[in-house]
Amino acid sequence: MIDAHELSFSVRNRRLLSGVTLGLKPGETLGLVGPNGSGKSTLLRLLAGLTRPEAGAVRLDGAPLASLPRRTVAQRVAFVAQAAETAERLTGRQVVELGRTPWLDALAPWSEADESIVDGALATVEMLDLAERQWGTLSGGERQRLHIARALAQRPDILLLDEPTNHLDIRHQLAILRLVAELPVTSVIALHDLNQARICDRIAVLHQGRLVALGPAEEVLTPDRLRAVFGVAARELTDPADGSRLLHFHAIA
Ligand SMILES: Nc1ncnc2c1ncn2[C@@H]1O[C@H](COP(=O)(O)OP(=O)(O)OP(=O)(O)O)[C@@H](O)[C@H]1O
Repeated sequence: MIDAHELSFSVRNRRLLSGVTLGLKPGETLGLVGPNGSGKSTLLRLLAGLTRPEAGAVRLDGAPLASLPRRTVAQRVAFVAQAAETAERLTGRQVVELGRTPWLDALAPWSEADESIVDGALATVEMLDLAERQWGTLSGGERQRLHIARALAQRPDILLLDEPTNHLDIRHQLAILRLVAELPVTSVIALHDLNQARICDRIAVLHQGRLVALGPAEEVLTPDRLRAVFGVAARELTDPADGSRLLHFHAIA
């Protein structure tokens, strides 16, 4: 399993993350929340092995990520970036096929099994019908769903998603969150919608580059903490239809 041990990271003498220690539980969905600039993307990029920590380590089953072959990491960890760029000349399906790259080599060329994994990933995000379209002709939400399909096609056991509901209409937002929560993989998902984050098994709160809370939503997303971290007043309401809790926010005057 993946864990962060005392991670710190700076850019040009500016500390973006300080001493973050975070262990993931197999199969859990961890929601990563925090104000703009609190370090969510920075932490996800470190967990994905795309940047190296200045101090501390990300470990996969106890081995520092930096000590593992890139291909091994790519077979286990998939990352859906916030504003991922993709070559314009590809079709939607070709973008998803890229997810199979870590599994292919001269001894294991493209096969029907890869084809059916790609079909399955496209079906999961409801993009089979648009799969042959050129990337440049697809909407922001359609591209986002294809990026998620590419990560699924990678068949990782750890899935890292940076605001994956960006660009999605409300139905697809709920569908993607439900999908991630139900996938039999360990996921870390950066989210801005704190009510949507309640679907996660645990919530990690980042504030000014530090991990300030970690636990179930009802313990972590309290009005006092939301005031301290986000600078807003929050009230908890109960949906009379099903008794579920939700947060209602107000600006602090
Ligand atoms: N290469 C860089 N050079 C300088 N500052 C950077 C660099 N990368 C990130 N930062 C800064 O680090 C801080 C943390 O950025 P990060 O993207 O991790 O935050 P975030 O929590 O994901 O924010 P958001 O919610 O806005 O997406 C921000 O203040 C950002 O401006």
